[in-house]
Amino acid sequence: MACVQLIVGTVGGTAWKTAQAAAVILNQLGHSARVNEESQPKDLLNPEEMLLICTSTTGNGELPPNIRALYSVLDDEAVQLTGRRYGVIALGDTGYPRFAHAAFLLEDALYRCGATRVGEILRLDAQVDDRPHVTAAHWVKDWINS
Ligand SMILES: Cc1cc2nc3c(=O)[nH]c(=O)nc-3n(C[C@H](O)[C@H](O)[C@H](O)COP(=O)(O)O)c2cc1C
Repeated sequence: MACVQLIVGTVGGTAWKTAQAAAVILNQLGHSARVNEESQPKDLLNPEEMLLICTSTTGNGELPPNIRALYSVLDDEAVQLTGRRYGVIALGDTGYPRFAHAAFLLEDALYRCGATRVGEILRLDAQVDDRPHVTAAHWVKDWINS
């Protein structure tokens, strides 16, 4: 059974609700999942824990403020994450020029730190999906077995 930390980047709470729904399913399946919406660099230290990034994009392709501290250490490649497995849930809106760009930035930084992505990125477009928490709850069942 897996240990999963869902790291949330959110402004209005949609990504948080989405992460909560995914965590409920993971825990129902017997895994150990926790949602972290106040992530700090030290939260990356447990090598046994899979990371599931669940972030929206704000501004003009920017990271939500609550995930910027974590991104900063990843972007600086100040942490070694070789062999660490992670997934990405990317919330955005194709009505904006930089769709889900915050998730792209995090994915790129995780890759540069040596982490390995598991499964495909789940992209949730607010233009077409008004229940991203439901979509994510279905998706995570396959993701955890990837
Ligand atoms: C002020 C503002 C700026 C946004 N900028 C972007 C953007 O640049 N790219 C994008 O894909 N979505 C953008 N979005 C859409 C949000 O990412 C999307 O609505 C998301 O579901 C919000 O999740 P949250 O409530 O967790 O923050 C923006 C939304 C707002 C309100």
